[in-house]
Amino acid sequence: MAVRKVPARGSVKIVEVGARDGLQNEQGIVSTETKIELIERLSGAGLRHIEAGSFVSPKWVPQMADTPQIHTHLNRHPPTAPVPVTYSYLTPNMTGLTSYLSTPAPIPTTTNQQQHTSEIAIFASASEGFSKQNINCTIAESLGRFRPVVERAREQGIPVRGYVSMIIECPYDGPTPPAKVADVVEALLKMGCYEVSLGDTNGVGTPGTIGTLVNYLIKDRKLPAEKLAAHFHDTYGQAIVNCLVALEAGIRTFDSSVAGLGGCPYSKGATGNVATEDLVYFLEGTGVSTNVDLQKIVEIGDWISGVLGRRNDSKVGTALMARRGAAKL
Ligand SMILES: CC(C)(COP(=O)([O-])OP(=O)([O-])OC[C@H]1O[C@@H](n2cnc3c(N)ncnc32)[C@H](O)[C@@H]1OP(=O)([O-])[O-])[C@@H](O)C(=O)NCCC(=O)NCCSC(=O)C[C@@](C)(O)CC(=O)[O-]
Repeated sequence: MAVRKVPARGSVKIVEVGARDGLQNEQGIVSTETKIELIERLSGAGLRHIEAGSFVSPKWVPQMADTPQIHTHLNRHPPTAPVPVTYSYLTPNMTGLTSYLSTPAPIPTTTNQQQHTSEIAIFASASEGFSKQNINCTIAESLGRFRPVVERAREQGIPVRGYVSMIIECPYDGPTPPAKVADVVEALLKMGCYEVSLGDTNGVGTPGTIGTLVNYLIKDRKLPAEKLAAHFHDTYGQAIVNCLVALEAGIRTFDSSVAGLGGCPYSKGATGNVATEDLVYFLEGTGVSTNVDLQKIVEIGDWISGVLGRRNDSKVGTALMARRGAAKL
């Protein structure tokens, strides 16, 4: 049987979103200490890009209300991680950006601490229905709100990432036309986002639909693959194979969530992102280096699932923990 091989060109970037996309959907409030421990353990496992919270309305997403404290803590306590870390925060408007900017600046690092940086992310939708539900405005209005946020951030030298949600299908509007996704991605890149993450928010995409979309974006609309990221939820169990399709199309940035934590408060039934453990196992097994310590991620996934009292949604995490348990018998 012929073995399918993906050429490992360049390095792969993993954006760990468990502390934001993962925890925003938890029913009970997760303590600030737990969130900080999660973030610090993730950086200790080699993850260099960690989404740490959202400067959004606490009335809309109460779970993220302590983001200012988390941002302050991370600025005051640089990680003793093996690599420099970039923390990112969602900021939907100027209120969010002002709050982000009012956090005390990072303190200088000591010799055993890594220099870290932070950045912001704006989040748009390719469907009007989700835009209304998620950020209470139309797509056009959202782009109008993001423009001054990006301008101000860039004036201050803060990189801005973009998201586009509901790239395949929206629970409110039905299938999303690929041209609509391309229009919003283009608008965000033109505005100044250095990268745009493609959100299959409810995880309905398949290799067929994701493949059609990413090829349309890259080949037909000439959007640069190096400025696109894959943000695939695993609701229908398609996330890993969709990551393979994205990798083959030239995308090199993948968002993932330890233990597959998460969902979206405004997309009923959506489960978490592809689990970081599953993504790392898949990439390394495909010959793509991640520089992430799989064993440590598996332990973190097991730990946070226990703390939250939820099922570990990583297949790799569950398998490796079971193997470890069996070895102890
Ligand atoms: C965008 C808004 C604020 C608009 O909400 P709004 O009600 O239209 O906003 P407003 O400007 O009219 O303000 C209403 C109140 O909110 C306050 N407010 C206003 N802005 C902020 C802010 N930044 N931080 C804190 N407070 C804020 C503001 O001060 C005011 O307070 P009040 O006078 O009533 O006391 C709201 O809809 C919101 O916060 N939505 C949260 C959306 C969210 O976090 N969704 C989950 C993340 S997106 C996602 O998961 C998808 C993604 C990214 O993962 C990709 C994928 O999977 O596809």
